[in-house]
Amino acid sequence: MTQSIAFIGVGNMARAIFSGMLASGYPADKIIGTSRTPEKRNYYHEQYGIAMLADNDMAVNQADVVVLCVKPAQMQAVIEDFSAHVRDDQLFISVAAGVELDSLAYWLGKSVAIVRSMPNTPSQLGAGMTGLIANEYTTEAQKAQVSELFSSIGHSVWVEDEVHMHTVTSLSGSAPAYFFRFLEAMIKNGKEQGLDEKTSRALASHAMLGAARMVIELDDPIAQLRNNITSPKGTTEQALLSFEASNIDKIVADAMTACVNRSKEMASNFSAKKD
Ligand SMILES: NC(=O)C1=CN([C@@H]2O[C@H](COP(=O)(O)OP(=O)(O)OC[C@H]3O[C@@H](n4cnc5c(N)ncnc54)[C@H](O)[C@@H]3O)[C@@H](O)[C@H]2O)C=CC1
Ligand SMILES: O=C(O)[C@@H]1CCC=N1
Repeated sequence: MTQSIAFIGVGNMARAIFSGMLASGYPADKIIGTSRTPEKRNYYHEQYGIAMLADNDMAVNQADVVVLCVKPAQMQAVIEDFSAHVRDDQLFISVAAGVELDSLAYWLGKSVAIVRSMPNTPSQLGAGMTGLIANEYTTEAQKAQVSELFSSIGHSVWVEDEVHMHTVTSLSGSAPAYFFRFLEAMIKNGKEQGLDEKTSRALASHAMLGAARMVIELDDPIAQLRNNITSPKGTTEQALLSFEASNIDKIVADAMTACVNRSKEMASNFSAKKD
């Protein structure tokens, strides 16, 4: 039987996940969302046909699977508010950056199955990539159920050690924003060179999509795919030399390290162990 799934805190990430699920055929009458704002409840109900409740307790009561989608700083208060209603047979999935399994378990206050996930917003198009790790109470059947849920909105990988969730965040959860930023810079330059925004956007974004598809669908090493474009004394070579002169590896490494460091800082700030 199709399980009832409650999304606690419907915002960008919850919407990305349930809209991807709906597009892949998950029944709307098995999805519940919560929001404290009446306008948002009306909007999501009308737009997506899912039940929208103000009350997290009520949503948790009705759900087999509870997806925790509030901001990391809100997670403790939100969980503790509904924790009296948690049942042993429920499965909890958190999407929050930097909130560890132990903290979630402590706030939930029961020996329940918990999966920590790090999805990304392309999930709304079925093109997501999600990193996953489960606690000791999660059965293989529940893990399979979680894999199935995330495969309905893209791809997923299980990691062995929770420490890798920081890296997953920097490689995947946050990464669409890096590529958006790169595209913004390309489009800005296309416009400075005289092309209109729409044409610049189409050219740059299709180049990005095509390049990503080549990496995913072909076995060739990425350096070879790059070399195939780079004619000696040609145009691409000049662009790449310019990237090297700006030390592109360091620019990217610094950004990813900053992301990982923030994820670690959040894990320590939001840890239940400090209580
Ligand atoms: N946006 C992204 O690309 C990604 C976000 N995440 C994680 O997803 C979580 C949510 O992020 P976003 O969706 O971007 O934030 P958001 O601010 O868009 O959504 C959070 C929602 O929770 C609601 N909320 C807060 N307290 C509530 C309560 N007591 N009851 C019901 N609803 C409540 C807020 O009104 C808001 O709509 C965060 O923990 C973040 O780390 C993870 C991966 C990617
Ligand atoms: O920026 C953030 O904290 C969240 C987690 C990954 C993407 N957005």
